[in-house]
Amino acid sequence: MSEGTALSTRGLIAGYERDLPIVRGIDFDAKPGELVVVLGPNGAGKSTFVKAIAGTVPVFAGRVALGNDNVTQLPAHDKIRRGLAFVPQTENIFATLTILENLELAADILPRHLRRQRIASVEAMFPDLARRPALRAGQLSGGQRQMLAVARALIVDPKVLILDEPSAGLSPRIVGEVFSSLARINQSGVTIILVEQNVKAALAVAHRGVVLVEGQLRHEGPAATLAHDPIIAELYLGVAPALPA
Ligand SMILES: Nc1ncnc2c1ncn2[C@@H]1O[C@H](COP(=O)(O)OP(=O)(O)OP(=O)(O)O)[C@@H](O)[C@H]1O
Repeated sequence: MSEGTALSTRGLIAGYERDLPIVRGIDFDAKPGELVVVLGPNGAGKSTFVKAIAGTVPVFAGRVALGNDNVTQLPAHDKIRRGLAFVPQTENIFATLTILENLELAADILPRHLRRQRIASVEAMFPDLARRPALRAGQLSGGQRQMLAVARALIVDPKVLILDEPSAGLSPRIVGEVFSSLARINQSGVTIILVEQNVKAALAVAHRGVVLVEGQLRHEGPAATLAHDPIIAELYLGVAPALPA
């Protein structure tokens, strides 16, 4: 695939029924170290797009590359082993298990001799979680649960981390905390692809944004530019873009 991309898709067609694809031919690139936000109105296919990349929704045509490797048809767990981590929007932690058990289960995918060390390095990144290893995950607040889900994804030391609406249902202050953590993780070298409805907050931490509409990539640009782009207001608020004077 293209030189210098951490993750790319070409002509990606995916969905739940072969004759009614939801993702309809998406070419997408994330460069190493980038934080890219995937925007678009409800039902645009954002979740389906990232699930197809992660391997939890069938890909009917096109390709997904992790670096230069074609990973299109690999099962989700093989993608994780190769460094493509995914935090789904729901059911991303085990509420009845403790914080430590949640991390241990995520580490099961690694060779045995690496597990302790990876759990320790993730605990070092999330001191709030590390302080209470025996607490049941179900007792955590919404924001802390999201951070546990992110911590679980980071266990494999991924090159690329994909998150599907990590801010869903969180208060604005907690959204700020979650996004600051994502920015820190990104600064440590992890490429991040973030699906978000929380446009303003996401563009504030992203380098670049892409806009999906009806399963196609219709618009993209630097985050700072997109934040003021009338197309965003049009898509989300139904406001017609201002005509040039
Ligand atoms: N499991 C499923 N089976 C069949 N169709 C589905 C399934 N999940 C989603 N869809 C359909 O796929 C389309 C795109 O949904 P998707 O969740 O990917 O969009 P989205 O852009 O993430 O929307 P939202 O912002 O509302 O989460 C919708 O028409 C939805 O009904």
